[in-house]
Amino acid sequence: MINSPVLEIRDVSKEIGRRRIIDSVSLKVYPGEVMGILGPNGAGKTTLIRLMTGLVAPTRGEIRIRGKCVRSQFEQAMKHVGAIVENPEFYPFLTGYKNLLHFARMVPGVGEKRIREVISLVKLEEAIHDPVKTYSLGMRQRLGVAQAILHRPALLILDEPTNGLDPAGIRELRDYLRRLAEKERTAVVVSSHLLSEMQLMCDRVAILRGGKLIEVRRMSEILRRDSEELRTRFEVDRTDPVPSVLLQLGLNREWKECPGGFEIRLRREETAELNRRLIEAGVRVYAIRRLEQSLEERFLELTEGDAP
Ligand SMILES: Nc1ncnc2c1ncn2[C@@H]1O[C@H](COP(=O)(O)OP(=O)(O)OP(=O)(O)O)[C@@H](O)[C@H]1O
Repeated sequence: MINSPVLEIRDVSKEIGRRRIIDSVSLKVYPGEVMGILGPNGAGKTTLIRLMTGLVAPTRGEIRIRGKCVRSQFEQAMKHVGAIVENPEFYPFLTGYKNLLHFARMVPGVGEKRIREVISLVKLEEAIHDPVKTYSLGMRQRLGVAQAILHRPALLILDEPTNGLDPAGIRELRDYLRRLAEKERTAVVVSSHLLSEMQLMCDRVAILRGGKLIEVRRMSEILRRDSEELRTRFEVDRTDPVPSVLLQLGLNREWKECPGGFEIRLRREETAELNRRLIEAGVRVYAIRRLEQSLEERFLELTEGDAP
Protein backbone atom coordinates (compact mmCIF):
# COMPACT_ATOMS: atom_id res chain seq x y z
CA MET A 1 0.00 0.00 0.00
CA ILE A 2 2.97 2.27 0.63
CA ASN A 3 3.21 3.27 -3.01
CA SER A 4 -0.45 3.78 -3.69
CA PRO A 5 -1.36 7.40 -4.28
CA VAL A 6 -3.49 9.23 -1.74
CA LEU A 7 -4.93 11.38 -4.50
CA GLU A 8 -5.41 10.25 -8.06
CA ILE A 9 -6.80 12.58 -10.70
CA ARG A 10 -7.64 10.61 -13.82
CA ASP A 11 -8.05 12.50 -17.07
CA VAL A 12 -10.33 15.13 -15.55
CA SER A 13 -11.96 17.90 -17.58
CA LYS A 14 -14.34 20.57 -16.41
CA GLU A 15 -16.44 22.60 -18.78
CA ILE A 16 -18.54 25.55 -17.73
CA GLY A 17 -20.84 26.71 -20.49
CA ARG A 18 -18.75 26.23 -23.61
CA ARG A 19 -15.45 26.88 -21.86
CA ARG A 20 -13.12 24.10 -20.88
CA ILE A 21 -11.64 25.32 -17.62
CA ILE A 22 -9.80 22.10 -16.77
CA ASP A 23 -8.52 20.11 -19.71
CA SER A 24 -7.65 16.39 -19.38
CA VAL A 25 -5.66 16.67 -16.16
CA SER A 26 -4.06 13.56 -14.62
CA LEU A 27 -1.99 13.66 -11.44
CA LYS A 28 -1.03 11.38 -8.54
CA VAL A 29 -0.01 12.55 -5.08
CA TYR A 30 1.66 10.17 -2.61
CA PRO A 31 1.80 9.94 1.20
CA GLY A 32 4.29 12.29 2.84
CA GLU A 33 4.80 14.59 -0.14
CA VAL A 34 3.97 18.24 -0.56
CA MET A 35 2.65 18.84 -4.08
CA GLY A 36 2.33 22.35 -5.44
CA ILE A 37 -0.20 23.37 -8.06
CA LEU A 38 1.45 26.31 -9.76
CA GLY A 39 -0.03 28.53 -12.40
CA PRO A 40 -0.81 32.14 -13.31
CA ASN A 41 -4.08 33.72 -12.27
CA GLY A 42 -6.96 32.14 -14.11
CA ALA A 43 -5.02 28.95 -14.90
CA GLY A 44 -7.63 26.83 -13.13
CA LYS A 45 -5.96 26.13 -9.76
CA THR A 46 -9.01 26.92 -7.65
CA THR A 47 -11.27 24.93 -9.96
CA LEU A 48 -8.94 21.93 -9.73
CA ILE A 49 -8.97 22.18 -5.94
CA ARG A 50 -12.75 22.48 -5.91
CA LEU A 51 -12.89 19.32 -8.02
CA MET A 52 -10.60 17.53 -5.53
CA THR A 53 -12.83 18.46 -2.63
CA GLY A 54 -16.04 17.51 -4.44
CA LEU A 55 -17.36 21.09 -4.47
CA VAL A 56 -17.84 20.84 -8.24
CA ALA A 57 -18.29 17.78 -10.45
CA PRO A 58 -15.96 16.96 -13.34
CA THR A 59 -17.45 16.93 -16.84
CA ARG A 60 -15.20 13.96 -17.63
CA GLY A 61 -12.77 11.73 -15.76
CA GLU A 62 -12.68 10.95 -12.07
CA ILE A 63 -10.85 11.80 -8.88
CA ARG A 64 -10.04 9.19 -6.25
CA ILE A 65 -8.87 9.75 -2.71
CA ARG A 66 -7.46 6.65 -1.02
CA GLY A 67 -9.08 4.74 -3.87
CA LYS A 68 -12.56 6.17 -3.26
CA CYS A 69 -14.27 8.18 -5.97
CA VAL A 70 -15.00 11.76 -4.87
CA ARG A 71 -18.35 11.73 -6.71
CA SER A 72 -19.82 8.27 -6.24
CA GLN A 73 -18.23 7.56 -2.82
CA PHE A 74 -18.18 11.11 -1.51
CA GLU A 75 -18.35 10.37 2.23
CA GLN A 76 -15.71 7.61 2.15
CA ALA A 77 -13.41 9.80 0.05
CA MET A 78 -13.91 12.96 2.11
CA LYS A 79 -13.18 11.37 5.47
CA HIS A 80 -9.53 11.27 4.34
CA VAL A 81 -9.46 14.96 3.43
CA GLY A 82 -8.72 18.11 5.38
CA ALA A 83 -9.09 21.30 3.36
CA ILE A 84 -9.07 25.04 3.60
CA VAL A 85 -10.52 26.37 0.39
CA GLU A 86 -11.80 29.69 1.70
CA ASN A 87 -10.81 31.47 4.91
CA PRO A 88 -11.57 29.27 7.91
CA GLU A 89 -14.22 30.64 10.26
CA PHE A 90 -13.64 30.78 14.01
CA TYR A 91 -15.41 32.12 17.05
CA PRO A 92 -13.34 35.27 17.65
CA PHE A 93 -14.16 35.59 21.35
CA LEU A 94 -13.18 32.03 22.16
CA THR A 95 -9.56 31.00 22.57
CA GLY A 96 -7.83 28.96 19.88
CA TYR A 97 -8.03 25.98 22.20
CA LYS A 98 -11.78 26.32 22.78
CA ASN A 99 -12.34 26.65 19.04
CA LEU A 100 -10.45 23.42 18.44
CA LEU A 101 -12.34 21.72 21.27
CA HIS A 102 -15.58 22.79 19.67
CA PHE A 103 -14.63 21.31 16.29
CA ALA A 104 -13.18 18.20 17.90
CA ARG A 105 -16.55 17.40 19.49
CA MET A 106 -17.96 16.99 15.99
CA VAL A 107 -15.25 14.52 14.98
CA PRO A 108 -15.51 11.01 16.41
CA GLY A 109 -12.37 9.67 18.07
CA VAL A 110 -10.63 13.02 18.52
CA GLY A 111 -9.74 13.73 22.14
CA GLU A 112 -7.63 16.26 24.02
CA LYS A 113 -4.45 14.30 23.28
CA ARG A 114 -4.95 14.83 19.56
CA ILE A 115 -5.77 18.50 20.10
CA ARG A 116 -2.44 18.94 21.93
CA GLU A 117 -0.70 17.09 19.09
CA VAL A 118 -2.07 19.33 16.33
CA ILE A 119 -1.31 22.47 18.36
CA SER A 120 2.29 21.36 18.63
CA LEU A 121 2.47 20.45 14.92
CA VAL A 122 1.48 23.97 13.90
CA LYS A 123 3.51 25.45 16.81
CA LEU A 124 0.66 27.41 18.32
CA GLU A 125 1.33 26.44 21.96
CA GLU A 126 2.06 29.95 23.19
CA ALA A 127 -1.07 31.65 21.88
CA ILE A 128 -3.52 28.80 22.09
CA HIS A 129 -5.21 30.16 25.24
CA ASP A 130 -5.64 33.67 23.81
CA PRO A 131 -8.86 34.74 22.07
CA VAL A 132 -8.74 34.21 18.30
CA LYS A 133 -9.59 37.89 17.71
CA THR A 134 -6.07 38.75 18.90
CA TYR A 135 -4.43 36.40 16.35
CA SER A 136 -2.45 37.55 13.32
CA LEU A 137 -3.39 36.25 9.87
CA GLY A 138 -0.59 33.68 10.06
CA MET A 139 -1.79 32.45 13.46
CA ARG A 140 -5.37 32.15 12.22
CA GLN A 141 -4.15 30.16 9.33
CA ARG A 142 -2.19 27.84 11.59
CA LEU A 143 -5.30 27.36 13.66
CA GLY A 144 -7.19 26.59 10.43
CA VAL A 145 -4.66 23.93 9.53
CA ALA A 146 -4.79 22.53 13.08
CA GLN A 147 -8.55 22.23 12.73
CA ALA A 148 -8.30 20.68 9.26
CA ILE A 149 -5.93 17.94 10.47
CA LEU A 150 -7.73 17.04 13.71
CA HIS A 151 -9.12 13.85 12.16
CA ARG A 152 -5.69 12.79 10.80
CA PRO A 153 -6.56 13.20 7.12
CA ALA A 154 -4.39 11.40 4.59
CA LEU A 155 -4.68 14.44 2.32
CA LEU A 156 -4.52 18.13 3.26
CA ILE A 157 -5.55 20.64 0.59
CA LEU A 158 -4.78 24.34 0.91
CA ASP A 159 -5.80 26.90 -1.71
CA GLU A 160 -3.27 29.76 -1.99
CA PRO A 161 -2.18 29.38 1.66
CA THR A 162 0.52 32.04 1.39
CA ASN A 163 -1.92 34.80 0.38
CA GLY A 164 -1.50 37.72 2.74
CA LEU A 165 1.32 36.13 4.72
CA ASP A 166 4.58 37.95 5.36
CA PRO A 167 7.91 36.15 4.73
CA ALA A 168 8.06 34.95 8.36
CA GLY A 169 4.54 33.53 8.04
CA ILE A 170 5.47 31.75 4.81
CA ARG A 171 8.52 30.24 6.51
CA GLU A 172 6.37 28.99 9.39
CA LEU A 173 3.85 27.54 6.96
CA ARG A 174 6.63 25.71 5.16
CA ASP A 175 7.99 24.32 8.41
CA TYR A 176 4.73 22.91 9.65
CA LEU A 177 3.67 21.52 6.28
CA ARG A 178 6.99 19.68 6.20
CA ARG A 179 6.49 18.41 9.76
CA LEU A 180 3.04 17.20 8.81
CA ALA A 181 4.28 15.41 5.72
CA GLU A 182 7.12 13.80 7.65
CA LYS A 183 5.49 12.99 10.99
CA GLU A 184 2.00 12.03 9.90
CA ARG A 185 2.76 10.97 6.31
CA THR A 186 0.09 13.41 5.18
CA ALA A 187 -0.01 14.19 1.48
CA VAL A 188 -0.31 17.95 1.09
CA VAL A 189 -1.59 19.86 -1.95
CA VAL A 190 -1.00 23.62 -2.03
CA SER A 191 -1.72 26.06 -4.83
CA SER A 192 0.17 29.25 -5.60
CA HIS A 193 1.07 31.49 -8.51
CA LEU A 194 4.63 32.04 -7.26
CA LEU A 195 7.46 29.64 -8.03
CA SER A 196 9.57 31.27 -5.31
CA GLU A 197 7.04 30.17 -2.67
CA MET A 198 6.73 26.70 -4.14
CA GLN A 199 10.50 26.29 -3.94
CA LEU A 200 10.32 26.67 -0.20
CA MET A 201 7.41 24.35 0.38
CA CYS A 202 7.04 21.61 -2.18
CA ASP A 203 8.65 18.32 -3.09
CA ARG A 204 7.01 18.34 -6.51
CA VAL A 205 5.21 20.92 -8.51
CA ALA A 206 2.54 20.61 -11.20
CA ILE A 207 2.29 23.49 -13.64
CA LEU A 208 -1.17 24.43 -14.77
CA ARG A 209 -1.76 26.79 -17.65
CA GLY A 210 -5.00 27.47 -19.47
CA GLY A 211 -6.53 24.48 -17.64
CA LYS A 212 -3.86 22.06 -18.88
CA LEU A 213 -1.22 20.37 -16.76
CA ILE A 214 1.89 21.09 -18.75
CA GLU A 215 4.61 19.71 -16.49
CA VAL A 216 5.03 17.83 -13.25
CA ARG A 217 8.53 18.03 -11.80
CA ARG A 218 10.52 17.45 -8.64
CA MET A 219 11.46 20.79 -7.14
CA SER A 220 15.05 19.56 -6.70
CA GLU A 221 15.19 18.94 -10.45
CA ILE A 222 14.19 22.51 -11.22
CA LEU A 223 16.74 23.91 -8.81
CA ARG A 224 19.60 21.72 -10.01
CA ARG A 225 20.37 24.25 -12.70
CA ASP A 226 24.11 23.66 -12.62
CA SER A 227 23.72 20.12 -13.90
CA GLU A 228 21.29 20.94 -16.67
CA GLU A 229 22.71 20.62 -20.20
CA LEU A 230 21.44 23.33 -22.50
CA ARG A 231 21.97 23.79 -26.22
CA THR A 232 24.59 26.54 -26.59
CA ARG A 233 25.95 28.31 -29.65
CA PHE A 234 29.49 29.66 -29.83
CA GLU A 235 30.26 32.29 -32.46
CA VAL A 236 33.95 31.84 -33.32
CA ASP A 237 36.39 32.63 -36.11
CA ARG A 238 37.36 28.98 -36.64
CA THR A 239 36.26 25.60 -35.34
CA ASP A 240 39.26 23.36 -36.10
CA PRO A 241 40.59 23.25 -32.47
CA VAL A 242 37.16 22.32 -31.07
CA PRO A 243 37.59 18.51 -31.07
CA SER A 244 40.94 18.63 -29.28
CA VAL A 245 39.72 21.21 -26.74
CA LEU A 246 36.71 19.02 -25.98
CA LEU A 247 39.02 16.05 -25.56
CA GLN A 248 41.24 17.98 -23.13
CA LEU A 249 38.17 18.88 -21.10
CA GLY A 250 37.03 15.27 -21.04
CA LEU A 251 33.85 16.33 -22.79
CA ASN A 252 32.97 13.42 -24.97
CA ARG A 253 30.12 15.34 -26.49
CA GLU A 254 28.48 15.71 -29.85
CA TRP A 255 28.87 19.12 -31.40
CA LYS A 256 28.00 20.47 -34.81
CA GLU A 257 29.18 23.31 -36.95
CA CYS A 258 26.76 26.05 -37.84
CA PRO A 259 27.22 29.32 -39.77
CA GLY A 260 29.77 31.41 -37.88
CA GLY A 261 30.54 28.83 -35.22
CA PHE A 262 29.29 25.66 -33.55
CA GLU A 263 26.61 24.28 -31.26
CA ILE A 264 26.89 21.93 -28.31
CA ARG A 265 24.89 20.93 -25.20
CA LEU A 266 26.65 22.21 -22.08
CA ARG A 267 26.23 22.66 -18.36
CA ARG A 268 26.72 26.10 -16.87
CA GLU A 269 30.25 25.53 -15.57
CA GLU A 270 31.30 23.73 -18.74
CA THR A 271 30.32 26.75 -20.83
CA ALA A 272 32.76 28.99 -18.97
CA GLU A 273 35.50 26.35 -19.10
CA LEU A 274 35.07 25.66 -22.82
CA ASN A 275 35.19 29.39 -23.51
CA ARG A 276 38.45 29.73 -21.57
CA ARG A 277 40.10 26.78 -23.32
CA LEU A 278 39.03 27.95 -26.76
CA ILE A 279 40.62 31.31 -26.15
CA GLU A 280 43.79 29.60 -24.88
CA ALA A 281 43.82 27.59 -28.13
CA GLY A 282 43.82 30.85 -30.10
CA VAL A 283 40.17 30.83 -31.13
CA ARG A 284 38.41 34.19 -31.11
CA VAL A 285 35.03 33.92 -29.38
CA TYR A 286 32.57 36.63 -30.43
CA ALA A 287 29.47 35.45 -28.65
CA ILE A 288 28.06 32.60 -26.57
CA ARG A 289 24.33 32.18 -26.74
CA ARG A 290 22.11 29.69 -24.96
CA LEU A 291 19.49 28.47 -27.39
CA GLU A 292 17.34 26.80 -24.74
CA GLN A 293 15.78 28.09 -21.58
CA SER A 294 16.61 26.34 -18.36
CA LEU A 295 13.82 24.54 -16.56
CA GLU A 296 13.82 27.27 -13.90
CA GLU A 297 13.51 30.02 -16.51
CA ARG A 298 10.65 28.17 -18.19
CA PHE A 299 8.85 27.87 -14.89
CA LEU A 300 9.43 31.50 -13.99
CA GLU A 301 8.13 32.60 -17.35
CA LEU A 302 5.04 30.45 -16.94
CA THR A 303 4.24 31.75 -13.52
CA GLU A 304 5.74 34.93 -12.18
CA GLY A 305 5.69 36.64 -15.54
CA ASP A 306 1.92 36.39 -15.60
CA ALA A 307 1.29 37.36 -12.01
CA PRO A 308 -0.55 40.66 -11.47
N1 LIG B 1 -18.25 29.24 -12.33
C1 LIG B 1 -17.54 29.70 -13.35
N2 LIG B 1 -18.13 30.14 -14.47
C2 LIG B 1 -17.43 30.60 -15.52
N3 LIG B 1 -16.10 30.67 -15.55
C3 LIG B 1 -15.42 30.25 -14.47
C4 LIG B 1 -16.09 29.74 -13.31
N4 LIG B 1 -15.16 29.40 -12.40
C5 LIG B 1 -13.95 29.68 -12.96
N5 LIG B 1 -14.12 30.21 -14.19
C6 LIG B 1 -13.03 30.62 -15.11
O1 LIG B 1 -12.09 29.56 -15.20
C7 LIG B 1 -10.75 30.04 -15.23
C8 LIG B 1 -9.98 29.41 -14.11
O2 LIG B 1 -10.39 29.93 -12.86
P1 LIG B 1 -9.75 29.53 -11.47
O3 LIG B 1 -10.36 30.39 -10.41
O4 LIG B 1 -9.82 28.07 -11.29
O5 LIG B 1 -8.24 29.95 -11.71
P2 LIG B 1 -7.06 30.15 -10.68
O6 LIG B 1 -5.86 29.55 -11.31
O7 LIG B 1 -7.44 29.67 -9.35
O8 LIG B 1 -6.90 31.70 -10.66
P3 LIG B 1 -6.70 32.69 -9.42
O9 LIG B 1 -5.30 32.51 -9.00
O10 LIG B 1 -6.98 34.02 -10.05
O11 LIG B 1 -7.72 32.30 -8.40
C9 LIG B 1 -10.86 31.55 -15.13
O12 LIG B 1 -10.72 32.07 -16.42
C10 LIG B 1 -12.24 31.80 -14.57
O13 LIG B 1 -12.75 33.02 -15.09
